Amino acid sequence: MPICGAEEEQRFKATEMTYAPYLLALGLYLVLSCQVSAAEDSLGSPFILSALEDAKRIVDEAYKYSREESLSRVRKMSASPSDVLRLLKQPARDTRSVVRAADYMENTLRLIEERTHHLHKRSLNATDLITPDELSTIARLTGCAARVQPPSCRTTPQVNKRYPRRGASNTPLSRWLPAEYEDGISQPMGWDPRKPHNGFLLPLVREVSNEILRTTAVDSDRTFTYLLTIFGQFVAHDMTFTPTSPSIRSFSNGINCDETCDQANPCFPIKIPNGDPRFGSNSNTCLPFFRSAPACGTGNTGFIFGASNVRQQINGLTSFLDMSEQVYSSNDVQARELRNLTSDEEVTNTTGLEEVPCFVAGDSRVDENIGLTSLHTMFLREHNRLARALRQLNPHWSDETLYQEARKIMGGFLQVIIFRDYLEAIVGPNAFSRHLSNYPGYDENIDPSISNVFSTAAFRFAHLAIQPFMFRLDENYNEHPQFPNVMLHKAFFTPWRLVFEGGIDPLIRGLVGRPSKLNTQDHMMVEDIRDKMFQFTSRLGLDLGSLNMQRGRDHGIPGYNAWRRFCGLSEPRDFNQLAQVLKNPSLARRLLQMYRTPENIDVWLGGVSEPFVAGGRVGPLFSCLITTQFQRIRQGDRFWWQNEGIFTSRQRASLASVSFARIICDNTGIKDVPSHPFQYRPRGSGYTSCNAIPAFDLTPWMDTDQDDNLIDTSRFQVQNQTLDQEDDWEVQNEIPQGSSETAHQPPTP
Ligand code: HEM
Ligand SMILES: [Ca+2]
Repeated sequence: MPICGAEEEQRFKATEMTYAPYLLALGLYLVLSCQVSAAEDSLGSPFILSALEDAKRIVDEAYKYSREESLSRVRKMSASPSDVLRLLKQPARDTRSVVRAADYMENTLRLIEERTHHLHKRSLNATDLITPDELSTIARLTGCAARVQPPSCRTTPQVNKRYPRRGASNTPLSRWLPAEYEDGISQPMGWDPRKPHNGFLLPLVREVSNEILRTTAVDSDRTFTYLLTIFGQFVAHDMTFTPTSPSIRSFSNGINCDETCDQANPCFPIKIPNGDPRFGSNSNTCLPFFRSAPACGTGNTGFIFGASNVRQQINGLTSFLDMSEQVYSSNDVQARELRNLTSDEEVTNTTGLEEVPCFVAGDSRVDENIGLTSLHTMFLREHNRLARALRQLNPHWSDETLYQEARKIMGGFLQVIIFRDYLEAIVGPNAFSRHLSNYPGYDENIDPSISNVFSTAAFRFAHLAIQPFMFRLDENYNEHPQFPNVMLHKAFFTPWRLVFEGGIDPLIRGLVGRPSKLNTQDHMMVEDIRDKMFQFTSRLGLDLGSLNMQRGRDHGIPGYNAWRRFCGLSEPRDFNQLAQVLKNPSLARRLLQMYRTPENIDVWLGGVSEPFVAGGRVGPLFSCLITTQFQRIRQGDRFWWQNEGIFTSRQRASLASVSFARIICDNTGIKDVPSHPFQYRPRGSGYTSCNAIPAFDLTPWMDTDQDDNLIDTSRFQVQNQTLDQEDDWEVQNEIPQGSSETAHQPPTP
């Protein structure tokens, strides 16, 4: 069917289906691969075509090798932490086609360059040697052209005609400041360890992590619950997903990134400093690191597609707050799968061991930790609850209409909760009241796409608010006697804990009944993620702090002071000024011992080192960057819940009073909750009985046929079909609610 390029349109678009259940299934994990569809008719010269063919073969073989290698390790139960990270950052479906097209393009140009260099015995850029026509042939045959040309929007109304792809999935992350690469085009800062920047060498990221982030003690937040942190992760997963290439080995020399300290794209290993507290003096060790995939046609010398061609990274998600990923998926095929999956489609178990398949949602990271999986499950149930309630109100509605209306309400819920309850606690009341409290209306000139610095640095602030446990509580909000708190490193990718250890209720109680970790300058990142991330066996775990900084360098993100300047903040130049900004001379001294100049401080680290703004949970720099991003995704979203013509005024009034507490009550067996679940209060100070929390008022969605009670959703739909043949009430593979707290023996993870 024709899709208007911008997957963003998924939100209210009907899809062609043989049947269209309006309920969602929490389905089973399926591994699919997509083929890039390249037109095979070409006019290009034989030289270029042969480079293209060879590039495709190299890329396809590398993908195949990587896939077989990964699967075999998973089957042998010997997946390493870096295998897990790679799976987490694997592109799927459409995103995979985009990444593959970019890999084809990059390798074709690399081969042309190598081969012409061989002929001419001097260095030439591939793009200087080929004509614009040949370049467009390559772009077309690799599938890259389709990714940069504007989509043809015949079917979907209301598209931003000027910038139809802005905010859509599988488009590049935007830049608020120009990228800074070591070679000006694509090499990360620190690629050449002997090259000075602003007069000084960059420290190893792991060294910085050891010196600044390391802590064994944890301060707890007195004001905010752990929900603030894990809901933040849930929100992040609606906004940004930066894929790596599926290949685990370098295209140019076949080096396997897992097994080497050598640098060759996409391998950019994290070097371990001498005397590392974990690795000792074995300085030949590295933590594997895979560079994020380049966007089509970027990161090559010369000019392609008429623009300067610095390496950019891809956002696989819609930037809008639309629950696109957590519940629905912004991919057409997957959205359909999520609606159709039944327990018949079980994954084949070839290991002979008892297995619990992973849960699948729109976002591939749903299983990353069991607190997050619980939130996914709860919101998915809310969709189903709404769809059922709407059907009671409007028995004549088709499945399609029920699904679309429930989905639209869910998007409204998310937007209201983020702007009413969440953001102020993060950016502080000052920035919030100045920039985020009043809705200024839709503006098609505002670019709503996610910026690289937001995804790579600013919104990773909450990695320092992660507790070393996932809390699990009983009906009285005491530690669960049967299923006690779990160490975080034993709560990664363990969906079986939800199935066999009491369902989601103990975990949701843990989120609303226990505090977040407080990020303080003395106690920054817990060891579960700084040393043991994704560690399942005795193999060494990963370091999320190092990953964040290495990722920033991989993406060419400018340093700390450049961003302070961007935000109109002071730029500390020396020790005294830095000590003043950080309000902490000891931290300033330790930072400068490594970086020598504040200019070079990795922006994620600089940001999380700042003391909080009043009433917030980030410093001034991240308050500015996070505020700016949320402003843009609200103002540049023509489906924003407050925008005219999206909901009726009665519907808007209903949405404005949505209660997070009530969503918990409606979708779990929990009987009493804090009425403001982000605010930490011990239970002794009085939680509210679910009976006392008003239900969400759905009456404005009653289709009375006589007034303008409802917005006509058909104008958001490509086709309005009557698809009521199948009355699919039962949701498959759901975790039973509340009463499911029965013990089973978990399989060995
Ligand atoms: C147990 C909790 C969490 C774990 C284990 C975790 C782990 C990770 C990992 C492994 C990455 C990819 C690192 C890389 O290679 O670049 C990542 C990225 C990220 N994380 Fe977290 N995270 C957690 C919680 C959070 C929270 C609470 C937030 C925000 C409130 C957050 C925001 C982000 C963002 C924005 C990214 C970049 C996503 C992308 O564009 O791909 N994370 N996280
Ligand atoms: Ca989204």
